[in-house]
Amino acid sequence: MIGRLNHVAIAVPDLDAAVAQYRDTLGASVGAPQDEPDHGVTVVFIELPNTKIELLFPLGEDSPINGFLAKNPSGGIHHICYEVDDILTARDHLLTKGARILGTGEPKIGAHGKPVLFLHPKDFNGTLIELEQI
Ligand SMILES: CC[C@@H](C(=O)O)C(=O)SCCNC(=O)CCNC(=O)[C@H](O)C(C)(C)COP(=O)(O)OP(=O)(O)OC[C@H]1O[C@@H](n2cnc3c(N)ncnc32)[C@H](O)[C@@H]1OP(=O)(O)O
Ligand SMILES: [Co+2]
Repeated sequence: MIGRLNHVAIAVPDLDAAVAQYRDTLGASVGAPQDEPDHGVTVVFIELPNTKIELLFPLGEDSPINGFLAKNPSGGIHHICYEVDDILTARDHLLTKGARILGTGEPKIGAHGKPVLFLHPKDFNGTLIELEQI
């Protein structure tokens, strides 16, 4: 059901410092910051030859990454995103397998303008999974 790895997201405590590090130290192709108020984050995408890195920084007091950064003040890998062809079929299959879909259970539009859903990390080996319909 899952396809390509779309991105690996890293929550960071200092977005400007992380951008400078990926651009100047690692020599990566770094995009512009994008506010995503529906998701409570500001994101910066880094294009790699085979996938993307999504730098995540909290946007607002209710950001879903505030708790993660409180527990991991230096930042850390926050989620991985797999592509799926049909997100509603994927969701319904996962529900039959007992997986928990986070939030309302309905897809939201993600940073690439495509529907996304999140799966509870406790159901997937301690890893928060995002599904993105391609
Ligand atoms: C920009 C849009 C989009 C895109 O297009 O790419 C994005 O990527 S948006 C990214 C941010 N959005 C989300 O993360 C939405 C989904 N997340 C959530 O609903 C919550 O963050 C959460 C996963 C339910 C966690 O909520 P929180 O309140 O922070 O923590 P809890 O106390 O409820 O956590 C329970 C349990 O899970 C552990 N945990 C939390 N976050 C992670 C994580 N990222 N990876 C692994 N494990 C995680 C947490 O430590 C708790 O464990 P215990 O302490 O053992 O109970
Ligand atoms: Co993401």
